[in-house]
Amino acid sequence: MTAATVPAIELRGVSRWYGNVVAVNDVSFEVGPGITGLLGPNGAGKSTLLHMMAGLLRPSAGEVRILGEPAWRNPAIYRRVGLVPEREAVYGFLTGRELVELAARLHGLPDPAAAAARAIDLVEMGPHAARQAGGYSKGMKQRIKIAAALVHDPQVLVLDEPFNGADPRQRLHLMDLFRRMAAEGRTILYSSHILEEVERLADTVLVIVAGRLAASGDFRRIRALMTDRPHTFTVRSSDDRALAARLLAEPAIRGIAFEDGRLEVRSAELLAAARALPRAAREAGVTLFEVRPTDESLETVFSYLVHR
Ligand SMILES: Nc1ncnc2c1ncn2[C@@H]1O[C@H](COP(=O)(O)OP(=O)(O)OP(=O)(O)O)[C@@H](O)[C@H]1O
Repeated sequence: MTAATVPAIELRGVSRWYGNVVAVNDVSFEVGPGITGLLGPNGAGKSTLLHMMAGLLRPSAGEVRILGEPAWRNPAIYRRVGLVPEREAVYGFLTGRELVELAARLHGLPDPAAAAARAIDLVEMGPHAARQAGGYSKGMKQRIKIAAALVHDPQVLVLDEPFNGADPRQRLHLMDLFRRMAAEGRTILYSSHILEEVERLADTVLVIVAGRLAASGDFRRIRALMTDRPHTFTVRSSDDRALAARLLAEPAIRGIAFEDGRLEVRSAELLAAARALPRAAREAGVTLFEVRPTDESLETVFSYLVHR
């Protein structure tokens, strides 16, 4: 295999258990350069997967390879991969620059100050680098953690829930940063439990549910799998019965029920229902007050992918 054909990240039959808990169950996939989203509900096994990729956690079975080499107990790989952990691994009493320099020293880099300056520039934290990290905003802490993970110029960057706690402006800034890093040819894999965060950024997506790979590939295809499925909505309107009568004529509507005095509408798929509901309301002369998905917990959506 030539260097060009070796996947940046490769998992083969990887499982990881903690005592009786199976956190990751026989997962195989390959990830190449660009931005990939690792999507899954809380507790799905995302952090466990990312820690195995960074060589910090040993797979109980199977193998994790980074740039063609085993990730576990392989110092050569630690130099080529960077992990941005989810928790706040930031000493508040150190300045941003000191934190990044500390990471540079841990990597044994010949010129820690120069490496830190370069990484800090990349995340545009230069103007704040002399301040104590304890006073940083969430987004700034996130950026300084990314700088620390980038200080040794790794080819592969894995980030655990990088958008958690960031406000919309900080999110845009981080997304911009990831795009620039991907444009430099890096492989970026980030986890999220929020569909929209993955939709806006990732070219490719891996969906993990209860430790298993539920779907992978092009985001649009997976989004369609997630949305083109039966949906139930709870509706409140100025006249639920008149609306229900009109909805019966809509082909996309599969079922109507009155549960606890509320109108429940079942549709063949999300988009069709999104169009049918306002149309029926208009035609019936009814005002819609609220349309709420009844079964829209992320777990429900993700489980659909697994049990389909
Ligand atoms: N050190 C541990 N000891 C025991 N069980 C663990 C440990 N770490 C994780 N788990 C369990 O493994 C499963 C997967 O956890 P993991 O943190 O990898 O999921 P996650 O998708 O990252 O979730 P979250 O988004 O909530 O962080 C969960 O059931 C979790 O409780």
